[in-house]
Formats: sequence, C-alpha cells, structure tokens
Amino acid sequence: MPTEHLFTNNDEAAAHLATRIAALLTDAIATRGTASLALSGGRSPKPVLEALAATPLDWSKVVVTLVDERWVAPDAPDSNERLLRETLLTGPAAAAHFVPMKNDAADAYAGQPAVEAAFAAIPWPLDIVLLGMGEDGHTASLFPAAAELADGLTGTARTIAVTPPAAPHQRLSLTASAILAARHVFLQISGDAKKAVYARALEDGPVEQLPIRLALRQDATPVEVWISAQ
Ligand SMILES: O=C(O)[C@H](O)[C@@H](O)[C@H](O)[C@H](O)COP(=O)(O)O
Repeated sequence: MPTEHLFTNNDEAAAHLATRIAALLTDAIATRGTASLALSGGRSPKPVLEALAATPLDWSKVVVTLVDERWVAPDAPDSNERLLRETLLTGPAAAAHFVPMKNDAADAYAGQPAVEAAFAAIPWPLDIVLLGMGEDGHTASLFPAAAELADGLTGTARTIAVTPPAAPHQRLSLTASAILAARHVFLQISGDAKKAVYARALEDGPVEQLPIRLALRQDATPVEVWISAQ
C-alpha cells in the first residue's frame, strides 16, 4: 500500500514534494556518486519542477529524463521536454544531464529502439520516478484500451511506443517494469475527480482498467502519493 501525504493546496504540496525529492537526490549522490530522476509531463508537475530548479544541490551529478513524451517537436507547446527545459532545467538544475525521449525518427515506434539504447546508458534503476494520473486512471502513457497496454504492463523493455486511444499524439513511455524498478515512486494527484479514481484504484481490480494500479497494488517498490485538494 502507498504512503499518503495530504495537503490543502497544490503549492504547499509542490514545495514539500520538491524538498523531499531534493533530499533523496542528495542522498543518492552521497551514496552512489550519481542520481537519476524521471518526471511526468502535463500540468501537475510544473510547480514541483519550478521549486526543484531553484534547489541547490550537485545537479551536475543528476541524470534527468522523462516518464513519457508526446511524439512532437521538442519546441512544440505540448512537448514534455519543452516543459522540463522551461521549468526544471533552469537555474542551478540546468547543470543536470538531460536524456530526452524524442528523437528524429518519423514516429514513436521508429524512435523507440534509440531511446531504449539511450536508457540503457542511464544509471539504473532510476532513483526517483514522479508519476501523474489521468481521470481515466492512466499513468505515464499507459492508457486503458491502448493496443500496447499489455506490453507496457508486462514487458521487460524499459520503454514502449504507444498510440493513446483518445490523445492526439503517439507517445514514448516508461514501462511498468521500468517504473517499478525505481527506488522511489511518487504519484501526484489533485482534485476530487482524481481522488475518486485513486480510491477505486486502491481496490482490487484489473490493472488494465486503471493502469495506475501498477504502482498502487504492489508492495515491492516504495510509492508515496501526494494528494492536494485542488
Ligand atoms: O505526458 C503526460 O501527459 C503525462 O505523463 C501524463 O501521464 C500525466 O501525468 C497525466 O495525464 C496527468 O496529467 P495532468 O497532471 O496534466 O493532470
């Protein structure tokens, strides 16, 4: 079962979560000389990324990558790489080593082998994975009803190309095995709709129905859920 942290507002949650992540990165660097961090895109992480960017630590020893990416140009408005470059990879954290998921391949499926190779060169397992969740229970780009969901949930590769059933772009995503290999998994949710989905996901049921269950219905990997009211 996950550990829950409850907050009344997003900014308070983001500040505390950034502090928690920074402490784990600092411990990882002290212990192993390096740290690695994979971040989700979307709206939720933005305040955490901004708070982390200003946090003084030896960012030159931190590898930063993505939990998933939309297969769009890195300067496109909904690129997760763009989100990181405009938030986290500024200030002291600009010294971090960023490993992108988007490359020049025509589509995510053609691009996946090179990403898999790039991820094979990242210190593994990842120290930290920060997940978000959609109101359909997806996490990363592991969407209910996606044709690649089964492979994403059970395959041994670190990354997978996905065509979401209802999202506009192909995606490149970490797989469940890559996420659960991490030393620490964080899930950030806010608002009543997501809290209701989260409560359902804690109950027994098919992971394919609510893919966030991959993180919640296991005890091998430490998972912290950071919940804010709005
Ligand atoms: O690329 C993405 O969109 C994310 O990785 C995705 O899995 C996200 O975490 C959820 O869709 C929640 O998004 P919000 O935080 O915007 O609600």
